[in-house]
Amino acid sequence: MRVDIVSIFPEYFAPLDLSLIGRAREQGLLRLAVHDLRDWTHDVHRTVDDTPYGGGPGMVMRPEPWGEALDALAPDELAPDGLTLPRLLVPSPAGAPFTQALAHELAAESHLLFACGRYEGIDQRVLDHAATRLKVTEVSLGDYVLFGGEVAVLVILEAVTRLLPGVLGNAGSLDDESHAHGLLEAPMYTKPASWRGHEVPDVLRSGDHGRIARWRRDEALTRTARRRPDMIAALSPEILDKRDVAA
Ligand SMILES: CN1CCCC[C@@H]1Cn1ccc2ccc(-c3n[nH]c(N)c3C#N)cc21
Repeated sequence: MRVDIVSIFPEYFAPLDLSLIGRAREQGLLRLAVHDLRDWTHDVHRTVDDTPYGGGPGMVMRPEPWGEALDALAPDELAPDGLTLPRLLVPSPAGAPFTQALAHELAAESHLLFACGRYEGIDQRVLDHAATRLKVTEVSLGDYVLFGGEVAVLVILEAVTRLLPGVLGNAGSLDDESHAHGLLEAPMYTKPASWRGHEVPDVLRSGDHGRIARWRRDEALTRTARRRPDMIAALSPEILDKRDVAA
Protein backbone atom coordinates (compact mmCIF):
# COMPACT_ATOMS: atom_id res chain seq x y z
CA MET A 1 0.00 0.00 0.00
CA ARG A 2 1.13 3.51 -0.85
CA VAL A 3 0.21 6.37 1.48
CA ASP A 4 0.74 10.10 0.94
CA ILE A 5 0.03 12.62 3.67
CA VAL A 6 -0.19 16.38 3.14
CA SER A 7 0.07 18.63 6.20
CA ILE A 8 1.50 21.97 7.34
CA PHE A 9 3.02 20.02 10.24
CA PRO A 10 4.89 17.13 8.55
CA GLU A 11 6.95 16.63 11.69
CA TYR A 12 3.74 15.41 13.37
CA PHE A 13 4.29 12.11 11.57
CA ALA A 14 7.73 11.28 12.94
CA PRO A 15 6.12 8.49 15.06
CA LEU A 16 5.39 6.64 11.82
CA ASP A 17 9.04 5.56 11.79
CA LEU A 18 8.45 3.56 14.97
CA SER A 19 6.97 0.22 15.99
CA LEU A 20 4.90 -1.93 13.66
CA ILE A 21 4.29 0.84 11.14
CA GLY A 22 8.02 1.50 10.95
CA ARG A 23 8.65 -2.22 10.43
CA ALA A 24 5.92 -2.42 7.76
CA ARG A 25 7.73 0.36 5.92
CA GLU A 26 11.07 -1.44 6.21
CA GLN A 27 9.42 -4.64 4.91
CA GLY A 28 7.98 -2.74 1.94
CA LEU A 29 4.39 -3.51 3.05
CA LEU A 30 3.75 0.21 3.35
CA ARG A 31 5.27 2.99 1.21
CA LEU A 32 4.63 6.25 3.02
CA ALA A 33 5.53 9.83 2.12
CA VAL A 34 4.73 12.98 4.11
CA HIS A 35 4.49 16.30 2.24
CA ASP A 36 4.50 19.89 3.48
CA LEU A 37 1.56 21.78 1.98
CA ARG A 38 3.68 24.93 1.99
CA ASP A 39 5.81 23.37 -0.76
CA TRP A 40 2.90 24.27 -3.07
CA THR A 41 2.80 27.94 -2.09
CA HIS A 42 4.55 30.65 -4.12
CA ASP A 43 4.64 33.71 -1.89
CA VAL A 44 7.50 34.69 0.36
CA HIS A 45 5.45 33.94 3.47
CA ARG A 46 4.31 30.53 2.15
CA THR A 47 0.70 31.46 2.98
CA VAL A 48 -1.83 28.62 3.30
CA ASP A 49 -4.79 30.41 4.91
CA ASP A 50 -7.03 33.42 4.52
CA THR A 51 -10.12 35.01 6.09
CA PRO A 52 -13.48 33.22 5.63
CA TYR A 53 -16.05 34.53 3.13
CA GLY A 54 -19.21 35.46 5.03
CA GLY A 55 -17.16 36.45 8.08
CA GLY A 56 -16.72 34.50 11.29
CA PRO A 57 -13.80 33.56 13.49
CA GLY A 58 -10.51 32.04 12.42
CA MET A 59 -9.00 31.37 9.02
CA VAL A 60 -9.74 28.96 6.17
CA MET A 61 -7.13 27.00 4.21
CA ARG A 62 -6.70 28.46 0.71
CA PRO A 63 -7.69 26.27 -2.25
CA GLU A 64 -4.68 27.01 -4.50
CA PRO A 65 -1.94 25.16 -2.56
CA TRP A 66 -4.26 22.20 -1.98
CA GLY A 67 -5.21 22.09 -5.65
CA GLU A 68 -1.58 21.97 -6.72
CA ALA A 69 -0.69 19.40 -4.04
CA LEU A 70 -3.50 17.06 -5.07
CA ASP A 71 -2.64 17.50 -8.75
CA ALA A 72 0.95 16.47 -7.97
CA LEU A 73 0.10 13.52 -5.71
CA ALA A 74 -2.90 12.23 -7.63
CA PRO A 75 -1.84 12.67 -11.25
CA ASP A 76 -4.47 11.76 -13.86
CA GLU A 77 -2.00 9.78 -15.92
CA LEU A 78 -0.53 6.64 -14.32
CA ALA A 79 2.85 7.89 -13.13
CA PRO A 80 6.04 5.99 -14.09
CA ASP A 81 6.48 4.70 -10.54
CA GLY A 82 3.11 2.98 -10.67
CA LEU A 83 1.21 5.62 -8.72
CA THR A 84 -2.46 4.74 -8.98
CA LEU A 85 -5.23 7.27 -8.50
CA PRO A 86 -5.52 7.41 -4.70
CA ARG A 87 -8.57 7.49 -2.47
CA LEU A 88 -8.62 10.89 -0.78
CA LEU A 89 -9.26 10.85 2.97
CA VAL A 90 -10.04 14.18 4.63
CA PRO A 91 -10.36 14.10 8.44
CA SER A 92 -13.12 16.42 9.62
CA PRO A 93 -15.50 16.70 12.61
CA ALA A 94 -18.22 16.78 9.94
CA GLY A 95 -17.04 13.48 8.44
CA ALA A 96 -18.47 9.97 8.52
CA PRO A 97 -17.53 8.01 11.67
CA PHE A 98 -14.25 6.11 11.35
CA THR A 99 -15.05 2.47 12.14
CA GLN A 100 -13.33 -0.91 11.96
CA ALA A 101 -15.44 -1.61 8.87
CA LEU A 102 -14.02 1.49 7.18
CA ALA A 103 -10.53 0.48 8.30
CA HIS A 104 -10.97 -2.85 6.49
CA GLU A 105 -12.31 -1.02 3.41
CA LEU A 106 -9.28 1.29 3.36
CA ALA A 107 -6.86 -1.61 3.92
CA ALA A 108 -8.04 -2.99 0.56
CA GLU A 109 -7.05 0.19 -1.29
CA SER A 110 -3.70 0.37 -3.11
CA HIS A 111 -3.12 4.11 -2.59
CA LEU A 112 -4.41 6.45 0.12
CA LEU A 113 -3.94 10.23 0.12
CA PHE A 114 -4.62 12.06 3.39
CA ALA A 115 -5.34 15.81 3.44
CA CYS A 116 -4.77 17.25 6.91
CA GLY A 117 -6.73 20.42 7.49
CA ARG A 118 -6.02 23.04 10.13
CA TYR A 119 -7.55 26.38 11.19
CA GLU A 120 -11.34 26.30 10.47
CA GLY A 121 -10.85 23.73 7.75
CA ILE A 122 -10.10 23.48 4.02
CA ASP A 123 -11.97 25.55 1.38
CA GLN A 124 -14.88 23.30 0.34
CA ARG A 125 -14.06 23.74 -3.36
CA VAL A 126 -10.90 21.66 -2.86
CA LEU A 127 -13.00 18.63 -1.92
CA ASP A 128 -15.64 19.38 -4.55
CA HIS A 129 -13.01 19.60 -7.29
CA ALA A 130 -11.15 16.49 -6.09
CA ALA A 131 -14.44 14.57 -6.15
CA THR A 132 -14.67 15.13 -9.91
CA ARG A 133 -11.85 12.59 -10.38
CA LEU A 134 -11.14 10.90 -7.01
CA LYS A 135 -13.14 9.01 -4.41
CA VAL A 136 -13.22 11.49 -1.52
CA THR A 137 -14.13 10.44 2.03
CA GLU A 138 -14.51 12.93 4.85
CA VAL A 139 -13.97 10.96 8.05
CA SER A 140 -14.33 11.77 11.74
CA LEU A 141 -12.67 10.08 14.73
CA GLY A 142 -15.57 10.95 16.99
CA ASP A 143 -17.88 13.61 18.38
CA TYR A 144 -15.27 15.94 19.81
CA VAL A 145 -13.18 18.71 18.26
CA LEU A 146 -9.43 18.57 17.58
CA PHE A 147 -7.05 21.28 16.36
CA GLY A 148 -6.52 19.59 13.01
CA GLY A 149 -6.48 16.41 11.01
CA GLU A 150 -3.00 15.08 11.87
CA VAL A 151 -4.01 13.12 14.99
CA ALA A 152 -6.84 11.53 13.02
CA VAL A 153 -4.44 10.42 10.28
CA LEU A 154 -2.16 8.78 12.85
CA VAL A 155 -5.12 6.86 14.26
CA ILE A 156 -6.57 5.88 10.89
CA LEU A 157 -3.16 4.84 9.56
CA GLU A 158 -2.49 2.60 12.57
CA ALA A 159 -5.93 0.96 12.35
CA VAL A 160 -5.48 0.34 8.61
CA THR A 161 -1.81 -0.73 8.59
CA ARG A 162 -2.35 -3.44 11.22
CA LEU A 163 -4.88 -5.05 8.87
CA LEU A 164 -2.40 -5.33 6.00
CA PRO A 165 -1.25 -8.90 5.34
CA GLY A 166 2.14 -9.59 6.94
CA VAL A 167 2.13 -6.62 9.33
CA LEU A 168 0.89 -8.48 12.42
CA GLY A 169 3.04 -11.52 13.13
CA ASN A 170 0.11 -13.60 14.36
CA ALA A 171 -2.77 -12.74 12.01
CA GLY A 172 -5.02 -14.77 14.33
CA SER A 173 -4.76 -11.97 16.87
CA LEU A 174 -7.16 -9.98 14.66
CA ASP A 175 -9.88 -12.61 15.01
CA ASP A 176 -11.35 -11.88 18.44
CA GLU A 177 -10.27 -8.36 19.21
CA SER A 178 -12.83 -5.70 19.99
CA HIS A 179 -15.02 -4.76 17.01
CA ALA A 180 -13.71 -7.67 14.92
CA HIS A 181 -17.15 -9.36 15.01
CA GLY A 182 -19.21 -6.49 16.34
CA LEU A 183 -18.39 -7.33 19.98
CA LEU A 184 -15.95 -5.94 22.54
CA GLU A 185 -13.15 -8.33 23.40
CA ALA A 186 -13.28 -10.54 26.49
CA PRO A 187 -11.01 -9.74 29.48
CA MET A 188 -7.45 -11.04 29.14
CA TYR A 189 -5.11 -12.48 31.80
CA THR A 190 -1.52 -13.66 32.07
CA LYS A 191 0.79 -15.04 34.80
CA PRO A 192 0.85 -15.04 37.78
CA ALA A 193 -2.35 -17.05 38.44
CA SER A 194 -2.86 -15.12 41.69
CA TRP A 195 -1.96 -11.42 42.00
CA ARG A 196 -2.79 -9.24 45.04
CA GLY A 197 -5.66 -11.57 45.90
CA HIS A 198 -7.08 -11.49 42.37
CA GLU A 199 -7.32 -14.90 40.68
CA VAL A 200 -7.37 -15.82 37.00
CA PRO A 201 -10.78 -17.41 36.14
CA ASP A 202 -10.43 -21.20 36.55
CA VAL A 203 -11.89 -21.89 33.11
CA LEU A 204 -8.90 -20.20 31.46
CA ARG A 205 -6.56 -22.61 33.20
CA SER A 206 -8.72 -25.70 32.44
CA GLY A 207 -7.18 -26.55 29.07
CA ASP A 208 -10.73 -27.14 27.77
CA HIS A 209 -10.64 -25.05 24.60
CA GLY A 210 -14.37 -25.42 23.94
CA ARG A 211 -15.25 -24.16 27.40
CA ILE A 212 -12.70 -21.37 27.11
CA ALA A 213 -14.11 -20.22 23.76
CA ARG A 214 -17.68 -20.27 25.14
CA TRP A 215 -16.58 -18.36 28.28
CA ARG A 216 -14.83 -15.72 26.18
CA ARG A 217 -17.83 -15.33 23.86
CA ASP A 218 -20.18 -14.97 26.86
CA GLU A 219 -17.87 -12.44 28.54
CA ALA A 220 -17.65 -10.48 25.30
CA LEU A 221 -21.46 -10.42 24.98
CA THR A 222 -21.90 -9.37 28.64
CA ARG A 223 -19.25 -6.67 28.40
CA THR A 224 -20.71 -5.35 25.14
CA ALA A 225 -24.27 -5.31 26.53
CA ARG A 226 -23.11 -3.35 29.59
CA ARG A 227 -20.75 -0.87 27.89
CA ARG A 228 -22.04 -0.61 24.32
CA PRO A 229 -25.74 -1.55 24.06
CA ASP A 230 -25.73 0.18 20.67
CA MET A 231 -23.40 -2.55 19.36
CA ILE A 232 -25.70 -5.31 20.62
CA ALA A 233 -28.55 -3.81 18.60
CA ALA A 234 -26.37 -3.92 15.48
CA LEU A 235 -25.18 -7.53 15.94
CA SER A 236 -25.78 -9.99 13.14
CA PRO A 237 -28.20 -12.78 14.27
CA GLU A 238 -25.61 -15.52 13.75
CA ILE A 239 -23.28 -13.96 16.31
CA LEU A 240 -26.10 -13.84 18.88
CA ASP A 241 -27.35 -17.32 18.00
CA LYS A 242 -23.85 -18.82 17.72
CA ARG A 243 -24.24 -22.02 19.77
CA ASP A 244 -20.88 -23.69 19.51
CA VAL A 245 -18.00 -21.26 19.47
CA ALA A 246 -15.40 -23.99 19.70
CA ALA A 247 -13.30 -24.16 16.55
C1 LIG B 1 -11.48 23.57 15.66
N1 LIG B 1 -11.67 24.02 14.29
C2 LIG B 1 -12.91 24.75 14.08
C3 LIG B 1 -14.13 23.86 13.99
C4 LIG B 1 -13.95 22.78 12.92
C5 LIG B 1 -12.63 22.03 13.19
C6 LIG B 1 -11.47 22.96 13.28
C7 LIG B 1 -10.19 22.19 13.59
N2 LIG B 1 -9.87 21.29 12.49
C8 LIG B 1 -9.31 21.73 11.34
C9 LIG B 1 -9.13 20.63 10.51
C10 LIG B 1 -9.61 19.48 11.19
C11 LIG B 1 -9.71 18.13 10.89
C12 LIG B 1 -10.27 17.26 11.79
C13 LIG B 1 -10.76 17.72 13.01
C14 LIG B 1 -11.48 16.81 13.95
N3 LIG B 1 -12.02 17.26 15.10
N4 LIG B 1 -12.66 16.23 15.69
C15 LIG B 1 -12.55 15.12 14.96
N5 LIG B 1 -13.11 13.89 15.26
C16 LIG B 1 -11.79 15.45 13.83
C17 LIG B 1 -11.43 14.49 12.85
N6 LIG B 1 -11.16 13.65 12.11
C18 LIG B 1 -10.62 19.07 13.36
C19 LIG B 1 -10.06 19.95 12.44
